[in-house]
Amino acid sequence: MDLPFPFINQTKALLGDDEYERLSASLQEETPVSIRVNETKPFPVQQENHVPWCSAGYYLEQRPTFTFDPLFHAGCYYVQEASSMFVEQVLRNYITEPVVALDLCAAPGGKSTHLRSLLPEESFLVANEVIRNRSQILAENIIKWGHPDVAVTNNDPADFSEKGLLFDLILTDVPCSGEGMFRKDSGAINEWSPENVNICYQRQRRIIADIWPSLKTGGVLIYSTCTYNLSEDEENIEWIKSELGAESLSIEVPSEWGVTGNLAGGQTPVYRFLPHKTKGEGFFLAALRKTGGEEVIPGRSKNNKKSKKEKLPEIPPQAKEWLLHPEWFELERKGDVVTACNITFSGLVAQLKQQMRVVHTGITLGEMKGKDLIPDHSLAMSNELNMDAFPTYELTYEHAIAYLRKEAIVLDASAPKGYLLLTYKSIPLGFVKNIGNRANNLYPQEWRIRSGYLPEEVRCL
Ligand SMILES: C[S@@+](CC[C@H](N)C(=O)[O-])C[C@H]1O[C@@H](n2cnc3c(N)ncnc32)[C@H](O)[C@@H]1O
Repeated sequence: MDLPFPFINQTKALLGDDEYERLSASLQEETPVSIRVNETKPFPVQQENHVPWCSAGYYLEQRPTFTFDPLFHAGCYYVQEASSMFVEQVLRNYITEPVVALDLCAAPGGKSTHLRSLLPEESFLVANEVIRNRSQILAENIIKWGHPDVAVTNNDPADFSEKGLLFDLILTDVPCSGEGMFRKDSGAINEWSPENVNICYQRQRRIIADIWPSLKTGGVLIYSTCTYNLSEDEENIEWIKSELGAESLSIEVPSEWGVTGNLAGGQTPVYRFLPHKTKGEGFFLAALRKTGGEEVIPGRSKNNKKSKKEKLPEIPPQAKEWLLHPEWFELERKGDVVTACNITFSGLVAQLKQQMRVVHTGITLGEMKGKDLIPDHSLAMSNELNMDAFPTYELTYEHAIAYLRKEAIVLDASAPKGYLLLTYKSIPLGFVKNIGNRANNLYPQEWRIRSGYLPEEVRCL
């Protein structure tokens, strides 16, 4: 691996020559593979080799062929680099009451799905991604994860304070120069330059300054990067503390985790993962509590009440029966699409829908076609799906892959006609409409497995 000279010099100055050599040697080793399981979709798999700082994180011996594992598509687990699972420690220590949280730089969704698993009950998560096509991937991963109390937005950081949105917790996993990704992604080496480090640290400050008014005073900011240098890490944390007004939050870390502290010589607690000391890629995190600076005045959604004369479009009564807790949800029909939103958060969701670019929120229950409501894939993936509302049909591995490729599949003659929920290892995979001689595949076209090839050896979890 040929690393740029300015990077070598900079990192030797940071770590010392000996430690730099150990870091450099570790970059020649294989990248560890790790997953985080979705504890709301339990599946039978032996889990050993725990990631020490993450209760649902596991190292795998071999890289499974994820694309050809139906349980991956069902949202049973997320393939996530182990070091970045350290976010969990901030939540366990500092977020114990219900919160409204924002993951500002969220795509593809590793930390958002993790946050969603960890937030106290009755919390809401806004997962935002500024780049439009990446926000679609984020929505796909959020939908597969199955928690209904999430909105996926596609906004610029400054939009949140402009619209008067306030959060108790903000995670900023900011775009960075990616020094910690050199082993995993050789493209990161080619993109690295001292000039890019400069551009990155300034962009990171702009992002934090833009979102700062949207953090409540007393609220928690988690700042993370996957890079080692001081400008994007410690120096930015000191800048946030002195310029914006924040105090550091410390996390107790057992020494055997091999986490490295502040390399700038200061007292501010920060947590750095170096691949020669921890089993994972390079990662940096600091947690702060807001003590000063501007706070927006919460905005309200404009009058959202429907006028009395307006006839509300009809929603078929069975739609509510598709949910496990229909009493928790408000149903809405917009055009032909019927969605469900947790009543507790309907004010916030209405405000988001009016003022932000919402890509997805709550549960999409289905789409009306004439008088028929066609169940949506978001419902199949949801933890709120009432499985008793649909006949289920268990697929073989080959059928599951054919379904995920969006091929037409033929079910047993005994399978009931109409909408069926397909399962694999008892986990919902999606819907079909069985018309007898074949079943119409309702899997989302844009999510289908595109590769026509099936590897000779398929390794599933
Ligand atoms: C490190 S990645 C996020 C990874 C994600 N948190 C996860 O765990 O899966 C940084 C994200 O910030 C987004 N981004 C790029 N420029 C940005 C900007 N100016 N403001 C906010 N986000 C930006 C990128 O598109 C990218 O998705």
